[in-house]
Formats: sequence, structure tokens, C-alpha cells
Amino acid sequence: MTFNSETSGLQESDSRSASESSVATKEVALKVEGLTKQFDAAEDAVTAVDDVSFSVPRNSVVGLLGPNGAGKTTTIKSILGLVKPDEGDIEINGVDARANPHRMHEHVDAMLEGARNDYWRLTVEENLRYFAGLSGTDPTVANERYTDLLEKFDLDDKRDVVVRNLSRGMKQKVSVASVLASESSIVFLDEPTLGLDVESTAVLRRELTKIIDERDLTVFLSSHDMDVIEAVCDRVIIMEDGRIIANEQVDALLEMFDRQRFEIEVEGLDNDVRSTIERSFPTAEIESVGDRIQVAVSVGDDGFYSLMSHFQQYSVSIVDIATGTPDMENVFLELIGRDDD
Ligand SMILES: Nc1ncnc2c1ncn2[C@@H]1O[C@H](COP(=O)(O)OP(=O)(O)OP(=O)(O)O)[C@@H](O)[C@H]1O
Repeated sequence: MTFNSETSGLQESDSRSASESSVATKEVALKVEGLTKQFDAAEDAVTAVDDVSFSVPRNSVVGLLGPNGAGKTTTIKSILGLVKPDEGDIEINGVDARANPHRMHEHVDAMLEGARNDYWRLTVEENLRYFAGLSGTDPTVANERYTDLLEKFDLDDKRDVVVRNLSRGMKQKVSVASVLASESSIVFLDEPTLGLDVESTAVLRRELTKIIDERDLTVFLSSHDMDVIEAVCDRVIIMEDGRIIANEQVDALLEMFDRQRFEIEVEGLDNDVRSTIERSFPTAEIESVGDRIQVAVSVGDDGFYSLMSHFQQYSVSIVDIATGTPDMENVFLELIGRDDD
């Protein structure tokens, strides 16, 4: 792992044992068991991560989703040894990460808290060359890897620019590229598209997918960007209030909800009726489209009929109904809604 002084805080103890050097769990890249972390606050203690267990198969991409404060960052930092968990076991490529942090760090690299893994006084190329050359990588291989990344991430024309002088979005791109330049087989990315414009996000999504396939990487990423999750991830873990509320294949998650997205254009939806609809369908998106109002919901059959009967009861006329497949964001909102019931 290649944290610089800004991000490091690693424990120094590194007890190696013969039994741990034999990697027993070949198929599992990351295994977390009973992870718990409480922070002491002035009044109450906050349980940021509450008995969380999951595993990430090798060569898969797992997305971690959840609202602000759900415990995503604390989970990732605990795995990386940047936060000391109260309880729990963490294995990375079969290595007990808590007992052997240095050995674990040979397998992983991470981009945390937006673009802080780079050396801001070095140029883009110097950063990528540095990270590609770590761990004694053959110079020809390192050279090929970082040159390829400069091209893939459209960074060629910025190669001689000092990172400090880049825009925030550019820094973010260099940061992701630096992590991918290293030899690590397991990569953690915390909000990789944060601060990127639409075009850069699309480039990152496309190139990340390619690189993951080419290099057989295992990736664990947190994101609020549902398009990234849907495009890149095989599996998604959803956290809320420190707990896992779903851990499913992306496709299965969409199927599990067997819902349709309905976009219904209506007339006669006054403010009182609107409030009633919002109370009964808390995840409905209601917005004005010209002189009409569009009500969008992701619901099953029962939900749809219930909405129709609300419209009928309050004399709201339906102008048009369009249907589609719900995206991850809708599924996520439904899950959170369901959990609050
Ligand atoms: N160092 C800390 N001291 C006290 N409380 C903390 C600390 N770090 C996190 N917390 C609290 O733990 C909970 C989980 O925070 P965490 O940052 O892990 O959530 P998150 O899911 O990553 O949120 P976000 O999407 O906003 O980054 C929150 O209630 C947060 O306020």
C-alpha cells in the first residue's frame, strides 16, 4: 500500500507466522467478520460500524453504498488499519490484516478522501512513475503501466504539470490512476468519481471497467454515484446506521425488488393532494414538467394500484404513463424506505 504521510497512520506491529503465510482462502480476497467500531462523542458514543461481516471474492468488484454517516468510510479505514476497530477479524488474501498490517499492505492500495494519496509537489508523470515502480516492479513493466494510464485517463497533456496546480477533478483522476499504477491486486476506492465532470466520470467508468478486466483486480469501492455502481460492480453491499441491510449481486438486487419505474404525468395535483401523495409514497419524485406535474415512483403492482386509487379519490387526471426499469438509486431509496418502516 502506498499512503504518503498525509494519509498514513498504520500500526507498526507485524508478527509473521508460518501458518499465516500459507494463503488458505484462495478464492476470497477480503473477509470481514464481526467488525465493530464505536467512537466516543461528548454525549453519546456513536456505533459507526455494528457487527459487520462480508467477503469479497477475488477478481470481483464490490460496491459499498449507503447514506451519509452509514459507516462506509469507517469500514474501509478499519480494513486498512487506519482506524482501530473495537472488534472483528479482517483477512486480506488469507493474511490476518490486524495482526500483520505490513504483510497485508503488500496486497492492497487505496484512494481515500479524494485525491490525497498523491505527492502534490511532483508532476503527474512523476507520481504515476513513482507508484508504478514501487515494490521493485520491473522498470519496463512499470513504464508501460504508467504510460498506458496517462493515455487511458486523458492525462497525457498534463503529464508535466505539478499535481498541486491541477483542478480538483484532475487531481481526483491522477489519484485513481496512481492507485491503479501500483502492482496491488486489491484496490480500495472511496468515492472515485467525486468532483469529476460528466465526461471525466464516463472516462473513469469505462477505463476502470477495462483495467479491472485486464489486470484481474479485486476492487472495493464506495460511491454515491449509482451509474458507477451499476456499470462497474458485480455486487453491492448497502449499509445504514452501521449495519449491512443488503448484500446482493447488482442484477439480483434489481430483480429482488421486481418493481417498475412509473413516470406519470398528471393534472389537478394541488399542494394538499401533493402532500398526501408524498406522505403515502415517501420515495415518489414529484416535479413540474411545463404546466403539468410528473410523479415518478418505483413500485410493484400493489403500489401502482394504490397510487392510482389516490389519484382517483382526489380527482387528479392522468395525462400519460411511461414505464421503465428502476435504476440502482431507486432500489436503494426503496431499501432505505423499507428499513425505516
Ligand atoms: N473520528 C470520528 N469521531 C467521532 N465520530 C465519527 C468519527 N468518524 C466517523 N464518525 C461517525 O461515525 C458514523 C459513520 O461515519 P462514516 O464516515 O463511516 O460514514 P460514511 O457512510 O462514510 O458517511 P459519508 O457518506 O458521509 O462519508 C457517523 O455518525 C460519523 O459521524
